[in-house]
Amino acid sequence: MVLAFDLGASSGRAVIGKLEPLGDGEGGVGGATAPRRLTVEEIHRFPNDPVQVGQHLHWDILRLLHEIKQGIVKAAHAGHHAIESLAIDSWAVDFGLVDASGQLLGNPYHYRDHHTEGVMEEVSSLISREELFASTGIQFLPFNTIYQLYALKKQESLQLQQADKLLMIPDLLRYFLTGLMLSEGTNASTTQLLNARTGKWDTALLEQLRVPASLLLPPSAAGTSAGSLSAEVCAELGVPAIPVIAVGEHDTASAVAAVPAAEEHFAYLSCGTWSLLGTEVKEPVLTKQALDWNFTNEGGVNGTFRLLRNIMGLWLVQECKRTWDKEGLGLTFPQLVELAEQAKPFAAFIDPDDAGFLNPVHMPEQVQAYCSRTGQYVPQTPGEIIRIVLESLSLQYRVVLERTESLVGKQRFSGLHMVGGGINNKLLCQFTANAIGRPVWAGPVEGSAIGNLVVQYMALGHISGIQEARDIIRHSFPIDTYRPEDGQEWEQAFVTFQEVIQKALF
Ligand SMILES: C[C@H](O)[C@H](O)[C@@H](O)C(=O)CO
Repeated sequence: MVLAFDLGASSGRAVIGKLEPLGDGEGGVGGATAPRRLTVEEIHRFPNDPVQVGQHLHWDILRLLHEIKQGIVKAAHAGHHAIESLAIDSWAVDFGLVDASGQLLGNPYHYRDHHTEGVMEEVSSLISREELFASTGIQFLPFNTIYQLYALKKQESLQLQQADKLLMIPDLLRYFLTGLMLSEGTNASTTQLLNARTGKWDTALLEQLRVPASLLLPPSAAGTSAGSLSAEVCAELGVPAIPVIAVGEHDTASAVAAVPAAEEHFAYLSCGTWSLLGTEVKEPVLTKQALDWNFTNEGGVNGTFRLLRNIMGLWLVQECKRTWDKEGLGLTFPQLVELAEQAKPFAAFIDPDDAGFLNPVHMPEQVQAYCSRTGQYVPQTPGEIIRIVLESLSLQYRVVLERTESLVGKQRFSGLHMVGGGINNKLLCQFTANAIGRPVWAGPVEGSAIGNLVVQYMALGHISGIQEARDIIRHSFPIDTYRPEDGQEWEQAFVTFQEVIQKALF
């Protein structure tokens, strides 16, 4: 039995995984060993609410540590077998700074905080986008670690001056549990400071930014053993020294590990607060086209690369709901989806990746403003707004899927695997199949947590490799298939969608 902590942008969970032999006659998978399935049990769920301090947005990192400890206690005392190992995965790019005595110097910034505004452009005047992409292969997003660090540099941040080491969120929480500092590679790749070909920090780049390379620990591969719970933590929680593994700690890396693909050439969409759509490749794609389309080559498990693009995702819906809740509307997500289903199709379109949607004050008004400035019908009701968001998201998925295909230059993907909490939104899954004109295979829901679990089992030697892991997942969790409908309407919608985006750009 192993224990996974998956920290998402809105909530965290502790999940216990068990590999069980399958009874006679049950399909299942098993190389040398008897057929098995993976069962999961969520034993602790907790909110992950960022905290506003004055002008700035921070993660409540000590609260997250407290919740992780609650999860360990619950797992240890839940009368299960001994916990063989545990691991943590979380969102990317954010970090904590610790001083030479190992003390955390302050609460990490939230990547949606405004302190990085304008910094990406400033860094591009120092280092060209071409140069930076040729080295790191990472997409240009204003909150990438490189821009957060440069913003601190510009502010002459005391924290940065006193810092001895930079630890990404899972690195930091793992350090609090084990007392051991280790930098995990998949998350390190999201900093836009790591050379994609060598897998080493780009020291020349750090010098240009006047950021000391000594801040960064050499990255370790996903699956590396990372010590065990420290004596202090064991004493505090009354638990044994459970081994800790550095899995694919970037939650998207774990989600991609959990994609139940039977074939080597597959396309995935990890669907949660963010939508991450792409494929898995052996070598980074550092072409001018990949740069122009702002694709990224984030590190994957097993030395692979995740060639993907960030799409704004269900953050758009989450923020509409948060705003309407504040205004007392109190509609649940299922109610919002139902209203969207009843709304008029293709009333208007938005570019979900327009910068205005990253962290607006009032998301519904931001959607209305986009429709108004592009001369389209301006939605009035929550149903109309959410429908426009979901239709536009799924059409953007088509754009990114076709660009992924063109970048890898292999045969057409036969369909799209969707994983993550977003697949609970069945309307979005169906819209996505309609928009791409191919089947969508939706499942598992807990993509990141399950990817975390199987990489632990691979590190423990219980699963022989990623393909066996994916086969076990395919036989252990429900996968719903959505077949494309209304092909002509969606084809026409795709044309209009692209026209709207072009118009908005100029
Ligand atoms: C910034 C986002 O967190 C990141 O790009 C995304 O991949 C992620 O981590 C989603 O949870």
